[in-house]
Amino acid sequence: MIKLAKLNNRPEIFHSIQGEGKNLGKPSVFIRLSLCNLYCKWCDTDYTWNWQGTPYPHNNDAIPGYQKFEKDEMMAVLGDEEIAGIVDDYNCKNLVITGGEPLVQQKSLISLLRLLRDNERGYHIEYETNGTFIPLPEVDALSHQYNVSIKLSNSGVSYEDRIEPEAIAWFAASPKSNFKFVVDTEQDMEEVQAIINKYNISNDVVYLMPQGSSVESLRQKQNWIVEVCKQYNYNYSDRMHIHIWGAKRGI
Ligand SMILES: Nc1nc2[nH]cc(C(=O)O)c2c(=O)[nH]1
Ligand code: SF4
Ligand SMILES: [Mg+2]
Repeated sequence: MIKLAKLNNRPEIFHSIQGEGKNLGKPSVFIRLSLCNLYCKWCDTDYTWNWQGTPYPHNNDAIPGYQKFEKDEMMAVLGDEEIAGIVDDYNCKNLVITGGEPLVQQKSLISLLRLLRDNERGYHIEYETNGTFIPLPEVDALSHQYNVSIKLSNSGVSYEDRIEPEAIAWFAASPKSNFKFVVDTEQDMEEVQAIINKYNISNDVVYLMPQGSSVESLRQKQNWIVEVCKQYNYNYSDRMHIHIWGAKRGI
């Protein structure tokens, strides 16, 4: 059984275009899992982890009436066949498994991945991951692409929690990985470059993406980020779904 985020009383599985990173613009079905091991203060899917009774501060705390989430209300628990059935109803072969942090539940994902990779189905499987868990061999064997977003200090997460050297080294050595850094200010580049250098990550698999959940906040940062991308041959990633639909869920 797998824990998914719940949207309008249904599991959050939706058909959209990949709005970020290497496959930006590609029609994709998103499977949003619940639970995360981190607690980024600007996380736009805080309903997957910011449970009542936990101490983590979040930018949304400033919104009048914002309350942490009731775990049971925000989670849908589904079996593999149910999930595969929903995914099959879309005419789309690219699957993005996201969250939360999808690899929190990686052991439970193995049987679902086997179903999805069945010859008849033949899905292409990519993950949005925070890079703190090494994929199990069974998971890796059934997966095509890791969009690894190692968190920087701008997330508010402690260094010990967000940086797992063995996991980063594993992803850096995998040809399936690309690295998407969420950047706020030019000061963030020191941390990005320290990670890239330490783990020998090639610039052409690096994506810099502005932090923000509104068109204005993305636009504010795009100019300096593009200049840094030109200077170092990193890739620029926008958040295309925000430009198209705004800060909504299930898009
Ligand atoms: N369209 C669209 N693209 C995305 N790329 C990564 C997403 C995520 O939330 O992980 C996401 C998302 O939520 N929507
Ligand atoms: S790692 Fe991702 S899902 Fe987890 S808190 Fe940070 S932004 Fe949110
Ligand atoms: Mg998102």
